[in-house]
Amino acid sequence: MVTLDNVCFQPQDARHPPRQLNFHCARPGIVTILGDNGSGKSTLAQLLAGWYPEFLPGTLSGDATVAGLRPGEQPLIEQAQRVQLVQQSPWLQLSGCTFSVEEEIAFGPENLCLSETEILQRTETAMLMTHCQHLRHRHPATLSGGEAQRVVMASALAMKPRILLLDEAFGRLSPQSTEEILTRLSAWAQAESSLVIVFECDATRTRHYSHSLWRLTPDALEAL
Ligand SMILES: Nc1ncnc2c1ncn2[C@@H]1O[C@H](COP(=O)(O)OP(=O)(O)OP(=O)(O)O)[C@@H](O)[C@H]1O
Repeated sequence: MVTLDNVCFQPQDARHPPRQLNFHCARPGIVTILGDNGSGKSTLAQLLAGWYPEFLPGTLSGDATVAGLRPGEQPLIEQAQRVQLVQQSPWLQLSGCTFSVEEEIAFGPENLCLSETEILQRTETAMLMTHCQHLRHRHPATLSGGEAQRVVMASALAMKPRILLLDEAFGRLSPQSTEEILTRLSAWAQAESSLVIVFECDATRTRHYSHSLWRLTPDALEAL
């Protein structure tokens, strides 16, 4: 599902000397990539999410494949069904054009022109997985940070991505909520043959759920 062979990405605002990344993952489930603050986790997550070069300018070399696509070869909008990224701040990701949580989660599937039944089913399943059912009639702007984080995760899941990237996406959730969601994500990834890549500073919360752990260092991406 994700292959990085000698991949070197230098963003326009590069803060580190170039490094080559090698990473292979074809197995469904959860993988955790660890890294200190400023180590480049978000940049790597955005690269895998297809932001390069439109929203992530820089230079890319080596051989990268993400859900069958090479970064930079297709517009971001066409990758939405394959790869979804949930970022640290949910406020950056709410659409700002819906009036309820339910509408917010259905927004992506509606843009895929799916049938109403399919949209409803995806919305319900995503709400169930992220424990958002009780929020369905709330206006997204009134949500707490943790509630907004769950809604953004639900919106990503409703797109049924092959690869779900979670960039420090549990920061606003309690340890118990984090465990509940990781348990459901793990089962979802197996059932859908999908890959969840979790980017975190430490492995405390995700180690138990991950089939492999990696660390982003100044020189490489190392398997732990
Ligand atoms: N491969 C790279 N080569 C050079 N500079 C990089 C690379 N990746 C990221 N950077 C730069 O390093 C800085 C930090 O990157 P980024 O925000 O991705 O780190 P992070 O690990 O997500 O940090 P935090 O945990 O604090 O959110 C940014 O200015 C980014 O442009």
